[in-house]
Amino acid sequence: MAATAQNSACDLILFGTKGDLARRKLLPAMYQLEKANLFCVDSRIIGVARDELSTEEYTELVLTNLNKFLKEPLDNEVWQRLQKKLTYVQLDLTNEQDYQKLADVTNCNKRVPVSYFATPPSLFGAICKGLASAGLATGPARVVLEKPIGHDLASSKIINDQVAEFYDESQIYRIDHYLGKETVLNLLALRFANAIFASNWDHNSIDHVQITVAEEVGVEGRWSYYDDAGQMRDMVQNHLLQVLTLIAMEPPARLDADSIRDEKLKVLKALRKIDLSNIQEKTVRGQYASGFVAGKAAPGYLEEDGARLNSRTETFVAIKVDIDNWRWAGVPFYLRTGKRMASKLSEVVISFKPQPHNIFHATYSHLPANKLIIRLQPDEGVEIQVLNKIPGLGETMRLQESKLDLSFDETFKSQRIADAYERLLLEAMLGNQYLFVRRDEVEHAWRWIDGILDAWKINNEPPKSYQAGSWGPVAAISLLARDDRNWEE
Ligand SMILES: NC(=O)C1=CN([C@@H]2O[C@H](COP(=O)(O)OP(=O)(O)OC[C@H]3O[C@@H](n4cnc5c(N)ncnc54)[C@H](OP(=O)(O)O)[C@@H]3O)[C@@H](O)[C@H]2O)C=CC1
Ligand SMILES: O=C1O[C@H](COP(=O)(O)O)[C@@H](O)[C@H](O)[C@H]1O
Repeated sequence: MAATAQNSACDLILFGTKGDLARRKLLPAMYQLEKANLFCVDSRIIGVARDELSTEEYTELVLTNLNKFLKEPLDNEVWQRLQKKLTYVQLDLTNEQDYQKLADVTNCNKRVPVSYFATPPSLFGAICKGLASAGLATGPARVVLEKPIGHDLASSKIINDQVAEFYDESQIYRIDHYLGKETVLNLLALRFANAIFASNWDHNSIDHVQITVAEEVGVEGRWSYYDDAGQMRDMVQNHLLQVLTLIAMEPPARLDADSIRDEKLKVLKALRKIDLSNIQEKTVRGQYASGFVAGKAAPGYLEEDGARLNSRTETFVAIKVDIDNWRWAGVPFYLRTGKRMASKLSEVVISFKPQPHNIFHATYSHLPANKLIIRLQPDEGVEIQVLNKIPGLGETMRLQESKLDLSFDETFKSQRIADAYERLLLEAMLGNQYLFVRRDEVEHAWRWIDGILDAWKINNEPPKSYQAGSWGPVAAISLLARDDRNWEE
């Protein structure tokens, strides 16, 4: 989507501006938007937290955080422009009267209020109420909600209802930062701009799909949040299911928010239920023990800072997902995600079916399948594995598996790959909802996830242990081995 500095001016109100997400991701994203001249000159950034700070002190704090978290040296000229946009407001989010302070520093006639909730979701209702009381919920006003929306279907409904009391769905932007990733967006381009894939994208051509989101990091000081959530709520309910829907959905009629979200929703509705009857066969949950990640000793989950003894929270999940519709009948989608795994790697592997007849049987009893590998991060790119003849004379035709490899780094050398939060902040300020998740998507995802969480609870089995720095518990290998398949390593 083309964007310019003439985008409509916004009062970007950043709740939780001193928190981890704001410091590590949101402030650097704002800096990059300023650098790219994508932040309208008349826009303002209003940082909100509980501490008494002057705008000067807040500005110093932002500078300190940018110096710490930017992945490049700070450009002073960009900083001078950005700092002019900053204002700080001290506010207790649970005190409705306090929100009047926001009415004093915003200007709805000149700028669209865009409120970003980088706070615990339990505060979303109170923030909406406060914003409405300050007159910041009407007209084009927007709210951007961080994930997770709730802990299960029931609690997500409560939060969504609280927000809906003050904001229409067209004003609500639910973040799933995976939708802002360049390579995740590229799934749309790959699938719908290339006839070669469009006509081979179903059970006739595809054998199975693997989605891996492996992280090297552990809980990163977020123990209390994470222990309550676990990898299922933290990663599968949102990021992995969103990637799955983009791979599995029918072609949307248009590239607009509701056309895309309607198709994603149909996939979520078609996910085969996992419950007590098939939980053992379809899922694996694990928890990391100590080990070595990238050559460094790593503690086990129960030895992390702030850990609670005997926690059974899962840090690894693998699931065999079936999609009960015409396109995907008989094509399993294998998902796996975990913390403290062997390396940071997010990728989608589409394994195609073998040829129906093998004319090379004299030398090859079995021809390896073609694969389309979409590397989401790091080393973003797309790779196709094909078989080629090895050049040379002789009676037998010798084959070799080779790659058609499109590395984003190589191909788009001069293009910097923007962080997901840069794109999402920009799209929220532009008023484009297509990269944000609609309420019914969130709730259908929870409905399906709740089935698994409930079955795990009733089953009451401890998570399977895996060594930090490995690819997860052995049971995850068995999940595929039972179907005569392997994880792509
Ligand atoms: N951190 C991450 O990597 C990710 C976080 N998220 C989500 O983003 C949100 C924020 O996460 P994170 O930054 O890690 O959390 P933090 O705990 O680091 O920050 C939360 C912020 O909320 C503010 N806050 C809490 N209660 C109040 C209150 N009563 N009044 C005013 N401010 C309050 C805190 O303000 P104060 O500074 O005044 O205490 C704090 O700055 C959560 O929903 C999380 O799930 C999503 C994806 C990744
Ligand atoms: O939302 C979250 O995502 C990160 C992983 O994001 P990535 O962009 O680095 O792949 C995860 O570490 C965190 O626990 C989770 O809350």
